[in-house]
Amino acid sequence: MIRFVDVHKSYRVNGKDIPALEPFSLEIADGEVFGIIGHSGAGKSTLIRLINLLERPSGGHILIGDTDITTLPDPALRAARQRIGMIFQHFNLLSSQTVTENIAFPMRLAGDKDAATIHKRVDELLQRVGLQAHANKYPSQLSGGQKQRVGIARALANQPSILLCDEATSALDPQTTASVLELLAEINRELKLTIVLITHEMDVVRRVCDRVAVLDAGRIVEYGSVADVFLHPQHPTTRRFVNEALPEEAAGEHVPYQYVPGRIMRLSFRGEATWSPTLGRVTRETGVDYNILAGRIDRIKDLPYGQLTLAMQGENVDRALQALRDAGIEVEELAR
Ligand SMILES: Nc1ncnc2c1ncn2[C@@H]1O[C@H](COP(=O)(O)OP(=O)(O)OP(=O)(O)O)[C@@H](O)[C@H]1O
Repeated sequence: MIRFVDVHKSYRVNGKDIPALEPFSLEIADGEVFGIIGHSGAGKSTLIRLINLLERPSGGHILIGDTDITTLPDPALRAARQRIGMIFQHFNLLSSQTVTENIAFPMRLAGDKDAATIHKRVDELLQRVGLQAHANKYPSQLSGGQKQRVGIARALANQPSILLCDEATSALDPQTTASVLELLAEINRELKLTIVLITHEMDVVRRVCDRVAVLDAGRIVEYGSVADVFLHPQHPTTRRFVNEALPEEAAGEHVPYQYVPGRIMRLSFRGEATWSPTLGRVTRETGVDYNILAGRIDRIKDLPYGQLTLAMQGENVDRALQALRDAGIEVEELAR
């Protein structure tokens, strides 16, 4: 578990302390993929860099397991850092070293001297990230996606228990982003390590994260399971992020609700409920008419979900809504 307890962070600029993170407490569970989303300057990089103390907090404590890393003496901190891998938006590879040398670098830094051990480990890592054929190339001979795979292999070299991802897919095209996110999900599943990633894209959060915190101007304004935050965003910043991740028609933002007859409802289906014909059954049984105004079916990580915006009319709308709730469908009234 990573625990932030009453942590805050200011930067000293021209003799003045400028707050970057207001006091916050947060727990990240072992083995989860935790997303931190926010606009530029919100404090994401500061927050993620507190976890390996690349930035020191101005106050509060950061615990990894039972160890308060803010009080560790230097040698112990160096050892703790080796258990935390990090990948970066611009990959930060050594351009004069081959893929193999880049991946071996942290092992040598940690004091591994046995060439056979290093060779074996590099081979395993190349296989894990799918770069066996590129072992002797230099970073300039690789695509962005391949460079990030080298970054991931290098971050895993010392068998960390935590992987920090600083905007790891922001420099990549959508297809490459998808494949790198799939690799991160696989690493999380198979190696059971905790992943903390920062991003400004809700779609990245939706695809791989279990939980998410939304940062706005140095404050955590919302956090929870990705399904809850994505399907029922509360804070205006979160709503903007969610809507940016959706095609306009799916968000239903374009519908002039005041001109549509009936009660405007948003239904959210999660998991199995996504595939069952409950809406048809309930409206038939209650004699309620409905008109679909917007809708989508997708996945939040491994969870299928659907969201429909409907105009519902008829005497028994309340009864129909209750029957939908009884069937496990979440119902919100947007306008009437
Ligand atoms: N080394 C520093 N010295 C002074 N101010 C800093 C420093 N690093 C960050 N800041 C300030 O702290 C605030 C948060 O910055 P941070 O880089 O954590 O945000 P971010 O959400 O990661 O932004 P981006 O997405 O643009 O990287 C900003 O106002 C930034 O200007």
